[in-house]
Amino acid sequence: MPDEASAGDYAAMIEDLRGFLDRLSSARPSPEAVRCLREALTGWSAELDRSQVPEHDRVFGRLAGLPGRGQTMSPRLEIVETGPDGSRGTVRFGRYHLGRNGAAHGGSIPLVFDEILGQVARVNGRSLARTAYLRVDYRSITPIDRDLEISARLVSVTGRKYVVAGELRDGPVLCAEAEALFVELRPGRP
Ligand SMILES: CCCCCCCCCC(=O)SCCNC(=O)CCNC(=O)[C@H](O)C(C)(C)COP(=O)(O)OP(=O)(O)OC[C@H]1O[C@@H](n2cnc3c(N)ncnc32)[C@H](O)[C@@H]1OP(=O)(O)O
Repeated sequence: MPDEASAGDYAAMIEDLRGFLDRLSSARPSPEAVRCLREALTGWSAELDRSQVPEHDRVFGRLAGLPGRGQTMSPRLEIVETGPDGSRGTVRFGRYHLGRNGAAHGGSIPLVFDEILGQVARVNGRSLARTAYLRVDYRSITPIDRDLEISARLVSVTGRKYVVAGELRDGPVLCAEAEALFVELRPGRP
């Protein structure tokens, strides 16, 4: 993990990256802008090639306490309350997560449910648990570009099995609900 000072910079860089992806996905850049952008990206890829590390040394997605643990794969999830019975927070689907006609892409919604439901299973589990199934029901379109409420609650624990349910709401409107089974890994399983 980075030291305290660089962790702050890293966190801010992740927020910048989210903002960049939102802007990129809703832009119609000029050919000249595309060429410049490509040049900059190629330069940065070469720079990052020099600091590639094995999985257990990565920083991306491993900064507990930051929205989305400091990764940009899933929409920005901020947990505001967590406990053994469940957790709740806010999530914001950016322009990057747009599907069509103002609605978030259906594939981006399970990403955020897996994250929050998985954290509830993890709080309760003695060791790492993996998602065995994740069912999502889309009840209403999920709007982008505003904070939505998301919650997860532990439904049952049976041996190594944790069933967790979740809801995604835009005020009074239920956008989607989910149910997942997490199975605690047997000792020695990757
Ligand atoms: C701070 C960090 C927070 C991170 C949060 C993010 C969390 C993200 C979690 C993930 O996304 S993990 C990645 C996606 N998931 C996988 O890659 C899992 C792939 N599947 C497996 O590895 C195994 O199938 C699994 C570990 C889920 C289960 O294998 P096991 O050999 O340990 O269990 P087994 O097959 O014996 O099943 C155990 C019980 O679960 C039940 N089960 C397993 N899969 C099921 C299923 N799909 N549906 C219903 N029941 C299922 C199974 O019937 C059985 O029930 P009983 O004990 O009552 O007999």
